[in-house]
Amino acid sequence: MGTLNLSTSHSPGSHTHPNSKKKKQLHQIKALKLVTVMQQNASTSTSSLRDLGPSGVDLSSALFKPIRNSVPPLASNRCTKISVVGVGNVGMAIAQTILTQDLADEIALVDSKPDKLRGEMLDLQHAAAFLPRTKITASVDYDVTAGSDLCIVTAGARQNPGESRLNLLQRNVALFRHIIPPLAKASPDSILIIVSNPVDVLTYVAWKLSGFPVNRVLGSGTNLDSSRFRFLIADHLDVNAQDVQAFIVGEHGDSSVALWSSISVGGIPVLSFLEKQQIAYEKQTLEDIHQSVVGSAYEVIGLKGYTSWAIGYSVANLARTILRDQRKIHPVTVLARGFYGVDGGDVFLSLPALLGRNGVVAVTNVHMTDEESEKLQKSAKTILEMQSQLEL
Ligand SMILES: NC(=O)C1=CN([C@@H]2O[C@H](COP(=O)(O)OP(=O)(O)OC[C@H]3O[C@@H](n4cnc5c(N)ncnc54)[C@H](O)[C@@H]3O)[C@@H](O)[C@H]2O)C=CC1
Ligand SMILES: CC(=O)C(=O)O
Repeated sequence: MGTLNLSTSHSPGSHTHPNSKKKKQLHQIKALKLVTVMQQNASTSTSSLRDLGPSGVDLSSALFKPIRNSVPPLASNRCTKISVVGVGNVGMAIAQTILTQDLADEIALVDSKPDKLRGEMLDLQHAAAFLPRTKITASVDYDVTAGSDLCIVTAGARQNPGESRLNLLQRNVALFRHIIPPLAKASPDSILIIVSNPVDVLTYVAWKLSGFPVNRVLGSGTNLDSSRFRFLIADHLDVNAQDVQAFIVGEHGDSSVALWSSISVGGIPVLSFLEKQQIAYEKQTLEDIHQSVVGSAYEVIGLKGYTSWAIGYSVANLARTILRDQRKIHPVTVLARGFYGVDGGDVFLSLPALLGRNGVVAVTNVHMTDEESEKLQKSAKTILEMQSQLEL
């Protein structure tokens, strides 16, 4: 087997005959080709100097001299690892946002399509010179995800233009039976974030299939819808969306509920302020804004075929809150039974939840009008009906 030894071929002061130099170059090219083939065959790989010396020379030890008496890192200095299952539009938008925001030391990618998977891994690795150092691995085998702090599941069918998220249920439940058990086995202490649709029912499915405690299984839920809501209100008022506090709760989908009674802009509780000041507002305008939120995904899917960037930022934002123990409040899919009058079964839907390093810490006791809580209970019923079709 050929050995690539750059240090010998470029050693200063070595006088070699032009023919033997040529032979050496040919030898190097052969070795390089061999390395490329080896890398292509490997199911998991990251490129490193060590890989360039397949049968002998460790180039790292030729380039660097270890310091004396060093001790291995403490167990508490371990790296942060995030796994992303599904490297389609959504998985890759999430992975690349996590990468650019420096949220992990290692990102492991899993998909059922090996070529697509390796292509995506290499494409991200090739940006190494412009990004914080992050190890990127990929495999069709869940062993690559072992020891993850956070596992994000985006694998599965997506909506065709005009199709409801709920239509995807049976197809994606079948996939989850193959995805969740090995994922949970490889990282038994991790937190699971479900993104695949219909996200609320699939979060329930993931909870059942993983056997994880309920605080460690959540869905991206209406974190995205609430961002769309905040964007539309901010656009209406010509202010920064980050100054708008507003929640969409319930199903991530058609039966979602806009909590108008609790929105505030720059600390001003908007509706009660208008009422106190006797300033009239059109209820229809509020309804239209909510309908725009509900229609957002349909519109984007109709235009570009899928949604990706906003969900990428939404999930990276959740990853930051959890892994950095930010204890921020996000509207995400959680077990809602017993909150706000939701009953009838173990239904998962979005409520404003306090998130930290242990996952879901608590559900926020936000004010809701009777009308809002009735709509929330109706949304819960829609999801429970879907759940009742499943045998888990
Ligand atoms: N919760 C949310 O807010 C959002 C959810 N979504 C959902 O995310 C999901 C993914 O959407 P896209 O990335 O656009 O779809 P996509 O078709 O681009 O990617 C799906 C990926 O899943 C992979 N996959 C399929 N079966 C698999 C298996 N058994 N194991 C591992 N990987 C498997 C496919 O090979 C593909 O790479 C859909 O269900 C979509 O509805 C999309 C946007 C927002
Ligand atoms: C596809 C989807 O669920 C969304 O963009 O909201």
